[in-house]
Amino acid sequence: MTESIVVVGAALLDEGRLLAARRSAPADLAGRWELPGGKVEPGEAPEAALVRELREELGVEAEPLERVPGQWPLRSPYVLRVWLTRLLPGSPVPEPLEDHDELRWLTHADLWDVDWLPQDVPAVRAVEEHLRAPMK
Ligand SMILES: Nc1nc2c([nH]c(=O)n2[C@H]2C[C@H](O)[C@@H](COP(=O)(O)OP(=O)(O)OP(=O)(O)O)O2)c(=O)[nH]1
Repeated sequence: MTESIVVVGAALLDEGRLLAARRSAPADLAGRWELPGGKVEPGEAPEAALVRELREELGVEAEPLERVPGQWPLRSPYVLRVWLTRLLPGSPVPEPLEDHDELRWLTHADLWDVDWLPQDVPAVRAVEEHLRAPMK
């Protein structure tokens, strides 16, 4: 059996909203929305990989807060693990520097308005409760 390789995804939260990123490549994933992040490198801690990927892809300084329980299979041998993450004070605002062509901050109300990668849907569902509940 092949060992799985962890892809870390950030549930980047700010003021009760979640950052979604639209992939620009490869062709089979382009146009669909995901949690920013990427592959953990050999010997690298997952939280360090997350900080590195967010710096490279979005130009932000971020801090993983806690892991969202569970992991979700991607194309073999990859599995997705997700961390609730916040921007550090003074961080630049996220920009789609690499891998993405659009970013959106989603509220609880519009969380499902974007076309998430199908394999991300259960992960996004697990993050949903951390978004600010709609005003009654
Ligand atoms: N980052 C990220 N990747 C995802 C998600 N869902 C999903 O299927 N993937 C896939 C896309 C890629 O095949 C793989 C992660 O690769 P990546 O391209 O983001 O990672 P990376 O920057 O480390 O990649 P590389 O170009 O250095 O190989 O996982 C997701 O929510 N976030």
